[in-house]
Amino acid sequence: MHKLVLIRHGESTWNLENRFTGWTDVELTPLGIEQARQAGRLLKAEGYDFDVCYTSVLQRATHTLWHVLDEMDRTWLPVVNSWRLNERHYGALQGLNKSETAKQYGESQVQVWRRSYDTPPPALEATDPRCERGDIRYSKLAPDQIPLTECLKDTVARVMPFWNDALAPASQRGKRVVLAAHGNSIRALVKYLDNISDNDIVGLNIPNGIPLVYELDDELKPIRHYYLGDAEAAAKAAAAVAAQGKT
Ligand SMILES: O=C(O)[C@@H](CO)OP(=O)(O)O
Repeated sequence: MHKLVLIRHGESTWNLENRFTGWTDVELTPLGIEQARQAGRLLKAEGYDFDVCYTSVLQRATHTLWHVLDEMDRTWLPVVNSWRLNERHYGALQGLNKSETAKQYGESQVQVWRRSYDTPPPALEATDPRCERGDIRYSKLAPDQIPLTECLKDTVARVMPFWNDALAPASQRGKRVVLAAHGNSIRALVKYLDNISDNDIVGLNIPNGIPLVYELDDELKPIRHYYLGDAEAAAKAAAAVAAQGKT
């Protein structure tokens, strides 16, 4: 049996301000740091340990991983950063307040932009100062690999090569894997792992900073999954994420 631990980053400054974030590289808040440290304490107390760690190239996820590892006395573990684990790109919505956007366009439109499987938000212009194409961390990518917007289907398409090339082989070799990423890149992985339909994935929300444990069989098929710690608190936190697009 293999165990895979997925952690969405702790609260970010734009989570606190209820802004669409996507590839914008915002920091953790003090609460976000505490959530990450609490996740590390919980993992340690429950006897978890890891061999290899994966995260995105965005600091809210990277710092979450660092705080987790610091609490576990494991800051020396190898860490692989990949843009493929970045948050879903939110296009021209990046930076806008979610509830103001719902007031302007309606809650159902915002729900489509936030959660539909195959309808992306309006795209950024490549000339928009928010566009990440000039960012040095993506300099090895072809311009069209750097999205101007993404629906979850697009995120699945860029996360899956990372599952196939890195995460799955590491797990299969018996490595204990922890991954710190983002609400929608984790939704993409969970959709694949649990074979969730395009319709049902709309209802799945991932809370900040709570370790989500997948137990996998030898073929890496899920046996079961659960949030570590207080299950009711995790469900409440997921419901609060769902409600962020209300007016
Ligand atoms: O803004 C974002 O990038 C994501 C995660 O914070 O938000 P949502 O839950 O609306 O997809």
